Amino acid sequence: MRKKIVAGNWKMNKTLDEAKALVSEVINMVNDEVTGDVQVVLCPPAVYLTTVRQYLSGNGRVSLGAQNCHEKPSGAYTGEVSAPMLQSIGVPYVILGHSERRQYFHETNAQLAEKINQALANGLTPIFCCGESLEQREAGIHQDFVRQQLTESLFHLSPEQFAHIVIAYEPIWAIGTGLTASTAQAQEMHELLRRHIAEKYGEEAAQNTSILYGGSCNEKNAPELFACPDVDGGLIGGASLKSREFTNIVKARQ
Ligand SMILES: O=C(CO)COP(=O)(O)O
Repeated sequence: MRKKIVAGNWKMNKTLDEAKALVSEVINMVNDEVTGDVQVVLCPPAVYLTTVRQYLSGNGRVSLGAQNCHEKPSGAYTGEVSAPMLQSIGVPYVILGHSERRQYFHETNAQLAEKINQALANGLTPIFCCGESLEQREAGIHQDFVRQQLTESLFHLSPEQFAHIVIAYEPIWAIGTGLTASTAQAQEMHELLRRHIAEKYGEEAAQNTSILYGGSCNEKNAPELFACPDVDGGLIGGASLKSREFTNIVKARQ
């Protein structure tokens, strides 16, 4: 079933004390101020997942996500975190294919297909990121590029598996730049993504897939972005590091 989701991707930010302060502030504000049926997902650095989980325990509205997992279940991969590890500490969501992982760690669509399989096999809900660069948009190939990301990383899944996927459209040129996609640009791409899903898995599956927008989303632009019919929520970077602003974004989606 299509859910409203606002996820905060903390990326590589916060010390332990800062992380504790942020999660407790977000929980208090969300509990006090959010009444709608939006699912909040906090995605702290892996080293804080267990601590943040303790703060969230028993809170149905605020859930937990990792920022990545390895495509293998275990082995000699120094520094990596596996999907079974995430499952074993009670993490329900995992961001996969973020453009920063693709850029700095050279993750490919084929590798991401394996990560998706690994996440699903361990009961995790992937938040699969896609999105084009400015050069690709200016060259007019952004739609083909994003379709290829879906095709090569997700469309091998069975309909039953695909039902567990959340998608985040994050145009690279909008991430951390202060340049947000216009509502027209966001809606166009979200509608396109839903059409691709419909072609592959049918209209019902497309209507049931949550598609989030990410890229310089903040408390000012969130209301208009979330008003787009095919935008189901947001994947928030910088603005998720500030409890007041993040909660305001959540309230814009409830
Ligand atoms: O990359 C993002 C979320 O995953 C978006 O980052 P910003 O909100 O900082 O642009």
